[in-house]
Amino acid sequence: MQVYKFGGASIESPERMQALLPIISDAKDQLVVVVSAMGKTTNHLEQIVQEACHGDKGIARQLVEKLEKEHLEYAAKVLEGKQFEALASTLNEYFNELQWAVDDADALRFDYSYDQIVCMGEILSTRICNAYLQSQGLNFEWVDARDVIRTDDTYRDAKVDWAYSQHQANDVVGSLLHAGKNVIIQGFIGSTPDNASVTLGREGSDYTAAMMAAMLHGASVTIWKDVEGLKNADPKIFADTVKIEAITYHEVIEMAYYGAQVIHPKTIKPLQNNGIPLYVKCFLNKELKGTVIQNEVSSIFYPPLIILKKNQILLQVTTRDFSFITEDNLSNLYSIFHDLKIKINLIQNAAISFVACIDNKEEKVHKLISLLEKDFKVFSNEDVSLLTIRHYTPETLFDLTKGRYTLLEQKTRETVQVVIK
Ligand SMILES: Nc1ncnc2c1ncn2[C@@H]1O[C@H](COP(=O)(O)OP(=O)(O)O)[C@@H](O)[C@H]1O
Ligand SMILES: N[C@@H](CC(=O)OP(=O)(O)O)C(=O)O
Repeated sequence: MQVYKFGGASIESPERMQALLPIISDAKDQLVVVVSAMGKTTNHLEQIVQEACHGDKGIARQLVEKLEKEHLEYAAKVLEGKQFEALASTLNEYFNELQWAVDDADALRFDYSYDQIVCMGEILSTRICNAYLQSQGLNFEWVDARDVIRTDDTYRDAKVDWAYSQHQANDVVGSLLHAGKNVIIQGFIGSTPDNASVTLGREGSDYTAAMMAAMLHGASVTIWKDVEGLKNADPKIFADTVKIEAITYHEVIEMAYYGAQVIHPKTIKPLQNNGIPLYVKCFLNKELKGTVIQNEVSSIFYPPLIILKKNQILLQVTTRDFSFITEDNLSNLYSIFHDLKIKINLIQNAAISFVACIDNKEEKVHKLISLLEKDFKVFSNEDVSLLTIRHYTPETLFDLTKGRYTLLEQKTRETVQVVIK
């Protein structure tokens, strides 16, 4: 069995979904196909959550109607007649559920409400994709990921109960594979022991693909993208990027952790732990060779790998009483970040101050600063970016920071990180 993962871009239009047919039908093995929401649907659902919780429920309901119209128009382009009618009636039930989730949404339990609404993007896209593949004579069965991926109730960033999910994967998906079927399942979503829907964190469908392969002993995972493979930098931001033929899990987990928005950071561990290769290939031209990510690669010469993480904030935290930033203060500081679930992207400490670069998520940063200010003086620098270069050369560092103001720089033998404005 192989796992194929199709992201939002690969199904953003009916034409794109239809163009996946040869990719899927030419697969050599049985498939578990993991699919994300269509195009920018997740962002649209996020707007609905905002309106439902903090704005106007009437507007939220209108946005749901707009989304329903768009999904039905999409479905009408890939299916016709009775097949379309059957699908339209299934979609209609989900849109009713979505309207109930909007009615039920509440600012006091925002994260819970978010997940009940946002999970629908993947349910809808997989229903359409499954109906389309079946209409083309492919032997596919639709599975609800909420019957497979069991998590805790950390809404919007749910932690997977691996043992339970493994059991469910074998029971639900494994038995279908055993019966000779291919399976289509949603990325990014799961459910709690109380059967509430959860999401695994934005862009989490790659992680679902890795889990499916690990739990079902897949031979490989292929993530189909709009790029020819993994490149040394985001081609949408940097000119003259180069494609990488083969790269280790270690390099990619570092790239993803530093913020490369091409593979979700949680994807690598289940694959590395089970020795499952990850391919990044182009859905626009399946003949292109793409990139393989695995334990070892024959040529270990990498170009500089460049990752630019925008919308960062640099916080300088200083003790009020001139006490050193040693064990007690560090432990206090780390526990504040831990309690708010804030990941620090870069850290540096001096005698009486501690500097941290974090994602500038307004609500969390606000809470963080007010907690820190109880014991420390806090100075912040907004609108900064974190540039990471692995396998850097002095020339690349110079070129990429030319004309920018550097607020902080850290170097190891392999990696340089700079906070720039
Ligand atoms: N190092 C990189 N190599 C290739 N693509 C990258 C890299 N970093 C960022 N990207 C971006 O990732 C995009 C594809 O990912 P994404 O849009 O998230 O796809 P999907 O949502 O369909 O999975 C590319 O168009 C490219 O701009
Ligand atoms: N639809 C979700 C999950 C996901 O992984 O999407 P994509 O594969 O399009 O990045 C999101 O946009 O966050």
